[in-house]
Amino acid sequence: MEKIIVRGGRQLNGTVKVEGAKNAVLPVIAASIIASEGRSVLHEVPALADVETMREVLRHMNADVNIENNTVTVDATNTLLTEAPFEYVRKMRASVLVLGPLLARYGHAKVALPGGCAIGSRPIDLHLKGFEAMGANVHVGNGFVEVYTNGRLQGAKIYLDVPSVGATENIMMAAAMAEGKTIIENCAKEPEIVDLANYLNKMGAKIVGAGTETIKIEGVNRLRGVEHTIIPDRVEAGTFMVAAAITGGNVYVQGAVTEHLRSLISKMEEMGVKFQEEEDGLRVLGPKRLKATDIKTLPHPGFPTDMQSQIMSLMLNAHGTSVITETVFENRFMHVEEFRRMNAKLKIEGRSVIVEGPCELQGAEVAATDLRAGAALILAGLTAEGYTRVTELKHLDRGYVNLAEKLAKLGADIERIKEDESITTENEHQAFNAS
Ligand SMILES: CC(=O)N[C@H]1[C@@H](OP(=O)(O)OP(=O)(O)OC[C@H]2O[C@@H](n3ccc(=O)[nH]c3=O)[C@H](O)[C@@H]2O)O[C@H](CO)[C@@H](O)[C@@H]1O
Ligand SMILES: C=C(OP(=O)(O)O)C(=O)O
Repeated sequence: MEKIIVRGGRQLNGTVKVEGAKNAVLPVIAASIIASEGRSVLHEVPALADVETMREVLRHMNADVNIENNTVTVDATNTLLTEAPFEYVRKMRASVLVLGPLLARYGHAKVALPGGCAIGSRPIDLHLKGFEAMGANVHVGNGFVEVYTNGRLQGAKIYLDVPSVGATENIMMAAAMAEGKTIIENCAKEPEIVDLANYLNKMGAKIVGAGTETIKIEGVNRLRGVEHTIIPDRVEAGTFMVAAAITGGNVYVQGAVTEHLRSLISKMEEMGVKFQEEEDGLRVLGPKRLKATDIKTLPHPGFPTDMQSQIMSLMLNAHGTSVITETVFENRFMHVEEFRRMNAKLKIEGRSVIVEGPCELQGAEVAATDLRAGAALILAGLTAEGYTRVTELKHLDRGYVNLAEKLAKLGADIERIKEDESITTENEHQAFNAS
């Protein structure tokens, strides 16, 4: 088992470059299987475990997927299998995003039901409601969901009860080749939705309104593979922004897109952090003294739930009482217990966490309960006294490429080791002292 060991107290300085967005690349790779002609060449693809899982899903279905450095080539011109088994969906819920493309191209898709995960129950009822509105039959049984249609999907007007990112993506992909016009109301407005729509439009789709609350799609007969560059990862960028702020550092986050990060920037400004927009990124200047603030997570352009645990690390270091309320997922506070192991003063009240800062954080052995929790524990470790050892790195690797190495380059005292390389804290001391 691997773990990341961080010793707090170092200020971060320098430049870090943001990778392509996980939450953009997964739907884009899934969408690439709609193309019955031509290959898709995708650039700025991050080397994440989730990308590898998506490749396995596509390969299982008989598509050719080639990864070279940060470029992924997908050739889906073979006849594809229309099933994704549990072994993939279990590893990564985003596997359900093949439902829309398969339904569009073959009129059939069968995918294992994803079930809940560490952050909530995460049903896919809205995805299925959308497919049904387009004339598909939905059958759920034996741990699978099967969607099929006799003939072509029909364009429809679909209202989403909540602006689900995945449902918007799945319905948009299915509607791209439906007969007639589909209108998705109260849809998600995340930048990753816009990236997917741009990719589909390059493939020949006719989609307008992505990034607003109503998307209109005029179905076309076929889509072809094209070249596309994935947008920068706003959550990875946000994680480095917090790393700079928490250590009172000066970090240039190259590739950070201000437009995608407005809510985070504005909340961090309230906490005393300064930002300078530069040519192709954002400079973050951490203050001497962080101030407490209140935050509520919301769908975009509100404060992103995927930054909730990282901003909680910042609150732990801020002066005063902060309240953070999670409204997107019902159970995304697993990291609170881990923070407590680090001497954090936190109280859960319903869907809110009350943080009494600044906390005198102490290094401890803590587990990454989900990928963002993993990042948040590392961030807290940057200011804790002594050594913080973060385990369960498989979660972290789903969404971050070389996080420890990148933080080390910025000056953090951090390394990733195999368990047997360091068994006791004493060994860790020696390892650090020798370096
Ligand atoms: C791969 C990817 O892009 N993952 C992101 C995506 O997940 P994902 O697409 O799964 O998240 P959704 O936007 O669908 O979920 C938002 C809320 O809607 C609920 N819901 C969703 C679908 C549905 O059919 N029924 C339903 O009730 C969910 O339980 C949740 O409470 O958006 C989330 C919210 O920004 C992010 O945290 C994830 O990082
Ligand atoms: C919750 C996340 O991802 P996923 O939807 O892939 O689980 C995330 O990226 O924080």
